[in-house]
Amino acid sequence: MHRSSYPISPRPTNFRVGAILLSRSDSDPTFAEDTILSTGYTMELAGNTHAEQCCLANFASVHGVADEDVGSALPATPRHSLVMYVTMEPCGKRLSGNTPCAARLAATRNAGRGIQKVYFGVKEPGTFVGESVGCAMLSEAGIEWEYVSGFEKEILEVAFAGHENPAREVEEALEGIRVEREKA
Ligand SMILES: Nc1nc(=O)c(N)c(NC[C@H](O)[C@H](O)[C@H](O)COP(=O)(O)O)[nH]1
Ligand SMILES: [Zn+2]
Repeated sequence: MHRSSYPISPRPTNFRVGAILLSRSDSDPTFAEDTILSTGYTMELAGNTHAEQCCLANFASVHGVADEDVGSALPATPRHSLVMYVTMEPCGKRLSGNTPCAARLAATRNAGRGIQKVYFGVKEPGTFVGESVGCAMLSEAGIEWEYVSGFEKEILEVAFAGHENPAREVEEALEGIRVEREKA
């Protein structure tokens, strides 16, 4: 029951992001036993959709539940965790006013079930909403998060692809990351 997905060119009003949802054994240090549960990318599904939103919506539609009930369809396998990797920090606010992804991820948490950890490769640049609050929202929902460094340039080149001057925005964002690092 996959909803129609259609290739759409990148736009200047959001970022191009990718997400993947895994079930991970708690006793597998090499992550070799990871099971892919779903994937999603910005604008994959009709409407003004985000990568994490599509990843969850794809899982919901394959399991025949409404998007908002995806938490009930997620597996609760003993000694396994549900982990999402997203190229960019899940949004905590969206200029469109649509439900932010951090809120969607938080909504999967119920009685100890749901998504336990999110990894991402860049914090959200300040382009649209300034200081990002996605991580704070994840922490508040009891979802761990971790920044995986080293892929910033590749991630930002994809994220800014539909913008007016992607090269300049990538450079500015990388400079911002360098400044933050020096401050730390
Ligand atoms: N993590 C993440 N995944 C995405 O797929 C995506 N597009 C964004 N983008 C965050 C950015 O803050 C919003 O795209 C703007 O705030 C505009 O909001 P809309 O996207 O129009 O709701 N962030
Ligand atoms: Zn989002």
